[in-house]
Amino acid sequence: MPVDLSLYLVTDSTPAILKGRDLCTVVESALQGGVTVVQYRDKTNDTGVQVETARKLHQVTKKYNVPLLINDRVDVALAIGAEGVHLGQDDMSFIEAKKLLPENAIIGISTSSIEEARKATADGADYIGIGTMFATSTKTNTKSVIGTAGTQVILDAIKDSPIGTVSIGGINHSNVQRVLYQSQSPKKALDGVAIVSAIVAADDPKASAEHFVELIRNPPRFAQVSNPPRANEAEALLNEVPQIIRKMVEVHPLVHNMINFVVSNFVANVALSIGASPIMSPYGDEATDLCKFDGALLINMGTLTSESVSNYLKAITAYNDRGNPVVYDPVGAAATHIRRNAVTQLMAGGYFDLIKGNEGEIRQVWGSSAVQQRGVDSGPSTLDGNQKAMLARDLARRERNVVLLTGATDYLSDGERVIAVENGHPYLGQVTGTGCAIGTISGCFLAAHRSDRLLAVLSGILMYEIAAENAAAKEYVRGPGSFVPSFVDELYAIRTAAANGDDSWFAGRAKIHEVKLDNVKPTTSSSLGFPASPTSPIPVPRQFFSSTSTTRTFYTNPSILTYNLVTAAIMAVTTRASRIRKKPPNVTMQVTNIKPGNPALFICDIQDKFRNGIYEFPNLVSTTEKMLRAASTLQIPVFITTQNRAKLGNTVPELQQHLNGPHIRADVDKTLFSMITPEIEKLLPAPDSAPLDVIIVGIETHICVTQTTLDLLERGHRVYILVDGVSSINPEERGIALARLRDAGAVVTSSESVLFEILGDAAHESFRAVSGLVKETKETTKGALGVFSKI
Ligand SMILES: Cc1ncc(COP(=O)(O)OP(=O)(O)O)c(N)n1
Ligand SMILES: Cc1ncsc1CCOP(=O)(O)O
Repeated sequence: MPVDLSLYLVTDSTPAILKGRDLCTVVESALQGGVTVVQYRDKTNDTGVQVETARKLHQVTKKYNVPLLINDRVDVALAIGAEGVHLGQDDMSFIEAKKLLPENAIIGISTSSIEEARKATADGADYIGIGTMFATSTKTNTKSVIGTAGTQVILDAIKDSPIGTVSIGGINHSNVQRVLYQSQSPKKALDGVAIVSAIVAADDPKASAEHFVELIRNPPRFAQVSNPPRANEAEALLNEVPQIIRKMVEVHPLVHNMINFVVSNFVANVALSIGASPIMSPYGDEATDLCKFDGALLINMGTLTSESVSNYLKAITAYNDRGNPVVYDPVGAAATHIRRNAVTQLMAGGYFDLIKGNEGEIRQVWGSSAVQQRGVDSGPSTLDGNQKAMLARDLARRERNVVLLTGATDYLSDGERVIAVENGHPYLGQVTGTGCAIGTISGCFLAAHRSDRLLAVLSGILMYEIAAENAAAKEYVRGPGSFVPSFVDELYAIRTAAANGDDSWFAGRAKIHEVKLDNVKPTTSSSLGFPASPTSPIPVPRQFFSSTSTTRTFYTNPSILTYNLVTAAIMAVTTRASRIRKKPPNVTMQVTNIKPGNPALFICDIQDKFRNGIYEFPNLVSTTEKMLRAASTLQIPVFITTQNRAKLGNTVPELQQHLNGPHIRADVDKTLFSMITPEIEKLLPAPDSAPLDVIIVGIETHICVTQTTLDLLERGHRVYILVDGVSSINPEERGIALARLRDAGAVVTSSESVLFEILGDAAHESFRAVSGLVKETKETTKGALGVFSKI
């Protein structure tokens, strides 16, 4: 039976999402807003209640002539005569369900890999749910988060089948258009999106559904069609470059730089000299106003801090919503866990018109998706020219944007055309900021000329690199020091010439050629000498620098990156050292934002046998109880351990009543001191996924809590230790352990502080419930802080 999958509602009966409202009322409101399919998904109620609720829902969906599908339960679907079922990989098989259900029943199957999608297609499923698109707190036990890149690969693998496709996981109003746009493979697109919380938890489900319908009907404002290569593409482009430069000078675009502090001043001067208007603002909230100037945004993560990613995401959303260009320079993308995670979060969080980086950075960006097939996902440390060209092209194709891979030769591609640029001068490689400035310059040109992004970026690179050649040729330039002022002067000279309509500076200067890849077999991991691994997460190269030959110019020079990172490292060490020396009271140097999507609560060994030995045990238990109650309200995943339960007893009875529900992910007995046992490790997000914000309470601070924290930090997760929720037999151990863990990168904070950080906003749907809990427990909180805050 053909189904309209465009706006697929999946229900949820958990209190955090339903918020005390009647499910049928919520679903009816969503149907009025334009939902086209409803899936009844109930993980909490017993069979009897499920049958009764499904029957009521069916009355509602029939009124709107919309099919009702039942999640997991073929028996419930049969009992009420629903139009079909949705089955996961661990549920009844398609073949068995087909035997039991009526001939025309709709059967959908969850898939997260090419194999699963191909099997569901071959079996004859009506549609597949592809996911998980983005990490979501609605379902945390997902197999893998595959993003738009992974979805595109799956769509491509089943391109010849008419099977319906719908994406699920973390889809909301601000990303739905991007999901549909960037997931599209050349021959198959998604038929729709499946939504839980953005509709069911919305205050007005009808308005939410209407908004989705509107967004789904229209492409995102940043959508563009890549131009197919012309007969003599390089020459055709060159003919247009001078007029594009003139246009940029006339438009005088604003370029909003979220850039590393090492190069900020130089880059601002470069932008001024070419006739643009730079603003340096790392503050994400400011972007809502700044984007109204219709300039470009540059994200350069050279000196990343704990606050950077959330600020970048706010700014990217503002610019994406307005359709204004965003440039991403993933500086040092592969260097550390933190940077690799930042790449994953940013790639999942927004659209970039241009991604610009050296070979190592671009390879890391390529490898940031969980499911891959074509292109360079692993391989030797240095790619040859064709491989680089192909990497740039394949990433641009996948992301539907423009990619600039910098190196001895720059490769620029929009997924169709690939242009190699060989201008520039070795001095560029000797001056910090010259690589970063290319991102800013590109932003200026993208803001001024939107209809052909490749041409815009090419014009910027040529202006920049020819100015460098002119500057280096001056007889008074003796090295990088005297080169810098001369370079800024030459950029200004070209800008002045362009403003006066004088293009003579450009005649015969550009060294570019088109790279034709038609006859070269598409690069795959195996063609690079590595086994193809289309379904499992691909190991991404850890190398940081492009190791291209140094015989000619580096524009994104390894030494610049080294300098930036070394500087950042020195700054970090200096900051930390001075903090240890001065230790200002009540000042936390490390500022970290907990994202409501990622918190997890770890309860470490709060067992009966410790009751009499542990310092201030009752206060520890009261903090833990408060956190468990909040976790239930906010549906935060909870992981519990006990140490040698047979000998030391179970988790204390006071907490037992809070240890039920779908958010309780593990309750593991262990002998290891760390909570990161093999069982718990398996439940943690994959290394390439967004890290957890782990909140730890329990005992003993200096043993199990310490080892758990260090293990989590090592795996790239963020850790928040609640000062009012951890204790040891000897109280003095607490202070020593907490100081050590703070230095290791954990955040030492309090229960109340962390709860309000999770909420973030008094408008949060659970604000009233959580603030009510905080009020109710204010005396015990005071008691716990009274004894525990002196560390
Ligand atoms: C449309 C759609 N796609 C995927 C899912 C996930 O199903 P499953 O993997 O079985 O997980 P649960 O829903 O059972 O938690 C879905 N429900 N709907
Ligand atoms: C059921 C399911 N399967 C994969 S993610 C998911 C939940 C999606 O929920 P939301 O739309 O609230 O992110």
